[in-house]
Amino acid sequence: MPQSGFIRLGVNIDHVATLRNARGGTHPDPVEAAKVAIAAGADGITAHLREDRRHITDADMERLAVLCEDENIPLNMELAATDEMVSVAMRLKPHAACIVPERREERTTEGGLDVAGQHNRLVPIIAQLADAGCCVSLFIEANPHQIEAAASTRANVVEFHTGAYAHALDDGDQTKADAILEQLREGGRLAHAAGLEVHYGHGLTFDNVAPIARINEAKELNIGHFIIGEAVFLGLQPAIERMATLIRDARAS
Ligand SMILES: CC(=O)[C@@H](O)[C@H](O)COP(=O)(O)O
Ligand SMILES: NCC(=O)COP(=O)(O)O
Repeated sequence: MPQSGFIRLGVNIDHVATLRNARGGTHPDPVEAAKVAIAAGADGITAHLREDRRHITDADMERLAVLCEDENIPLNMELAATDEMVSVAMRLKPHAACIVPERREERTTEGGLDVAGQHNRLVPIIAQLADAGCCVSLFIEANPHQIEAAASTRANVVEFHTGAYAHALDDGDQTKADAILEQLREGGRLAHAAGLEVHYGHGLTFDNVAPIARINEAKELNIGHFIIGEAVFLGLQPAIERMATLIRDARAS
């Protein structure tokens, strides 16, 4: 059955900064990439200011905040729940603040935030960001305990980590991918029923995005690494346009 409702594409430009930082200097500039993404029809820009600044820097985040304000497009700032990161978010006041788990030695964001286990620590941070006017999002696994814990905070959104689904498909394990997809669907239903807006992201590609885009409760997908990689072959604007078309077509099918 075709899914009703528009679904937003947030383009994560972190890995433009990874490429820039490989040589130092200013090229390629993630803020220029954000401008191309906006021109290509991105519905939002996502950027993760990591504690180790391995890709996006404080100066990038400041310039992205100015650009998104000028272009009237939502900026989704991903951040660890640390005093330092919260103070950056409080100063820049992005449209959305997405709290993610971070381990310094990890290659990428390997799992969801443990909202249930860190509830007492996270509640005041979420409240602080919400009081500053940010739409607060929690990047979690599609696990009923985590959803219940997220719903008992002032968070507005949960973004479900789709990395395990993407990895299962990469490994050719369709049975495992189907099982994880079902958890992601059930998570969407539970979170929506609990009053949370539902987003998905991590590891999404041209080949694996359609089943996620078809999830009825999905309101936004955040996609970065694959789009930036594919931009090497197609160009950034065509890569974003193709992803947007695949999402729209999946939604309509
Ligand atoms: C939370 C998340 O999934 C994003 O942060 C994204 O993956 C880009 O950042 P990293 O690749 O540094 O994790
Ligand atoms: N929150 C997920 C995100 O912003 C992009 O993740 P990825 O596509 O870079 O894996």
